[in-house]
Amino acid sequence: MTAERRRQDRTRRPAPRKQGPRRPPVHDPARRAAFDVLRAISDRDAYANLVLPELLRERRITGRDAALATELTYGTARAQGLLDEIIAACLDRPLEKVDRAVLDGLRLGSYQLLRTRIPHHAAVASTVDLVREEAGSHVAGFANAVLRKVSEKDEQEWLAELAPDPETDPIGNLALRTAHPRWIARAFAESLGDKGAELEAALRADDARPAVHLLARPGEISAEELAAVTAGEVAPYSPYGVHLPAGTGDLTESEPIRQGLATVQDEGSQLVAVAATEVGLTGAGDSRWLDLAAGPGGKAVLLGALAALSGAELDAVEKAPHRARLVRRVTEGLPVTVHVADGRDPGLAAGYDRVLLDAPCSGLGSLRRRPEARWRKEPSDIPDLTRLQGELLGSAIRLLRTGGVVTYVVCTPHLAETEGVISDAVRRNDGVVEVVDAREFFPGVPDLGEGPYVQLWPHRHGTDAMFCAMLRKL
Ligand SMILES: C[S@@+](CC[C@H](N)C(=O)[O-])C[C@H]1O[C@@H](n2cnc3c(N)ncnc32)[C@H](O)[C@@H]1O
Repeated sequence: MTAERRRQDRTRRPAPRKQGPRRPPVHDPARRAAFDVLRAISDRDAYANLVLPELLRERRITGRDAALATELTYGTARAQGLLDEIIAACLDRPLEKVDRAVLDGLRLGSYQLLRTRIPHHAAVASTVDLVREEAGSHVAGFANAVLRKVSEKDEQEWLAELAPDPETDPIGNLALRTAHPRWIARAFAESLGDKGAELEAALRADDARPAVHLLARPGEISAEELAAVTAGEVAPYSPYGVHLPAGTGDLTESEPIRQGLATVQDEGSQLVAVAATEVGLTGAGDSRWLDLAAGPGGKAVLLGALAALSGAELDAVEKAPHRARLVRRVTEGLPVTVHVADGRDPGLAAGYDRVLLDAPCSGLGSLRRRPEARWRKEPSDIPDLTRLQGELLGSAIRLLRTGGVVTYVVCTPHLAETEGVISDAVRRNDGVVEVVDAREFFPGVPDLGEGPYVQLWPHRHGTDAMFCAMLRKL
């Protein structure tokens, strides 16, 4: 499937199945919606957070049904690997041999049995109905039998049976208990330097539904005013942040967002962008700023608004034309010029005072916001990413003036993408750059470790796991 096709698919609602039995009228809109989104995730690499809200709107599913559909979709997608291990233990054939639609039904049913208070008979009967509608009556008996087996034990009993021994394989044990792929749990452990209580806290925080964070656009509205009109709370660290409770629904229609006063943005993203504008420069000049990987524009909005307040101008570079269009749209009215270009050689004149490189990355730090993502990523994704990150960082350094600072940001704690990329760049640019202790530019943020880099964490800071390093050109 081409990237373009995949992109289009992600924005489309799940297509009705062309063959197979006709669907009877929908009696159970919440479960039907959850099932259809799970089908779109497995069949077409769709994103739950794009497909579900659209589908709820189209089918006019609201209130309790919408809440149930959201809980079932996100919960099932997030726990997929754990659910698959349990389902596999109830089968007399390999999991791969189970029809994909039936497997999605089994996942949805198992999630209800193991992680909700829905009565077992309702979870089993409703799932068997969905599987029958989708795949035919011949598989209803099979689905019923598997779900009955799943229901014989609760989650803890299944984990006691299936999880690796915590003494000999602590990472494997925690990975299964918190429904993470082992390689991701290992990446977290290596970054934290811990395989015990802190790793567990990090994985559990990564498995919980996050609060919604808003950015109060500087110069438009204060965080206090935004908190008052949204009934939210002023964020603990970002001067522009507001927190809304986890599970706050679709915000596109909310007044401050419609009026362009606020955008949805994780507090960690706000902190790194603010830090990039605060880090001390040496030598004269602080008016040319560059965002070298800007799409879809979240940080460019904040940088652009702060540039406007301080008399600076921002160039925003983005390789993908459709993402560059998004940057243009969200930064309208700000002193921002958008360039569709490859950041490795964008054709811009060097001499920037500040560069933010928010590099393409594995995104392991924002898995809690994208429920299906953890089961889709592969360790083999990392080498290509670190190569690109290193090349973009080399370009950022070339584009700086002497005394200027590049702020390197990735939304992942994976050491290859964080400290690995930075130490490689420092080695290649020996005598050209010096590392700045980034912690100083995160005032009031606790638990930042020994520096000089900053790694934010959901369990410590309530933010995505953003990494930030700063290099000054000598
Ligand atoms: C992590 S995202 C940036 C997020 C953005 N800063 C924000 O806050 O909304 C990385 C972006 O880099 C873009 N990108 C990938 N390769 C690039 C390249 N060689 N040059 C410029 N941009 C690139 C991707 O299309 C993506 O939009």
